[in-house]
Amino acid sequence: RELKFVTLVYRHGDRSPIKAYPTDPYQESAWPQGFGQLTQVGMKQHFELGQTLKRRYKGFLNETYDRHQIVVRSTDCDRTLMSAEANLAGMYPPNGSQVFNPDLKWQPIPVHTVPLDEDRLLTFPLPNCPRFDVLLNETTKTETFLNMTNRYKDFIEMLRNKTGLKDASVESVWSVHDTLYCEKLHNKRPPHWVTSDVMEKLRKLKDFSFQVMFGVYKREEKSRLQGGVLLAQILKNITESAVSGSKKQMKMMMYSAHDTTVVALQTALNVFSGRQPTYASCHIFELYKEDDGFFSVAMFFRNDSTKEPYPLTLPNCTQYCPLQDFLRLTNPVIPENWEAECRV
Ligand SMILES: CCCNC(=O)[C@H](O)[C@@H](O)C(=O)O
Repeated sequence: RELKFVTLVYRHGDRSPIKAYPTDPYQESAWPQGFGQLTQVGMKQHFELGQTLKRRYKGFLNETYDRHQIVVRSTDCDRTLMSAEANLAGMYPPNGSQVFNPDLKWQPIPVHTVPLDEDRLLTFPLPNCPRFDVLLNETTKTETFLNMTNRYKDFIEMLRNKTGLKDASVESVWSVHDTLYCEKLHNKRPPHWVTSDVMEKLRKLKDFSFQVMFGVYKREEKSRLQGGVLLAQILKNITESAVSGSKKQMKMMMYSAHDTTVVALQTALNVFSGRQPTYASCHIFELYKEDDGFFSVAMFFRNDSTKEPYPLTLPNCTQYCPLQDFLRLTNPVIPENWEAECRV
């Protein structure tokens, strides 16, 4: 089999918290660049991912940057734009004729984007979809959701009390975990009430909020309105690559995005682990031309920089899934008319 086309969807690197809870001793001024910003840890994570991708695709991609081979698109967020830049710095250090400044082992590579409020491809959950809001509301009435709310009722009450958050709920608890997780990673001592047991409960609730956002209840219909929109674009690029015979064709499409992007996509593919994707985790689609001339799609997920990306298999298919089967099996989550399907 011969590799023909690669699509990458990754989460940005380590960042400062998106916000602080009211009683948090660390407010925005505690962070060098303020809230929601890529840290130097995050820059290094993506630089390393870029170097790993360079090695993985040695012989497929040119050693030197070729604008015909790779296109990069990011959400319009500092942390995702900067993650893509750090990633590309690891992937394409200039050599020879591409060096424009002998004192600088870096060259500019374009990262495309669209304004956040116009982004209908990478920013999840996609907004302005009333039917999705109905499905989310119905989800909160399911036994699974009510059981979780019940089981953690007292815990959430404690959180409300300690954090000063008026609206602490199963949906909002991800934010408290996120803030405490970022502070811990950056050696900021947590308040006494933040025990490892509290962190573990917060993590479970945070992961649950990702699961219910795109799945748990009516996964397929939610995915048609969410992750299936991105999957449709990815499969369009893959199919175009399969049918085009041109040599000058694009070889890699790189998307720089968020945890919710990866979760929405993987839930649509029904391969989501249920755990929040780690910083700089990367979902990989590889299109191969088989010896018999037909095409297959293989998927991998890298969410641990100390290990090789592990294979993800589309349910009811094989690791190297024939393209026609991949399209047939994913068709139920591909919207025919997103606006119409969003209408209530
Ligand atoms: C409301 C804040 C939403 N969170 C984000 O944008 C983060 O980038 C989050 O998606 C992440 O991947 O950390």
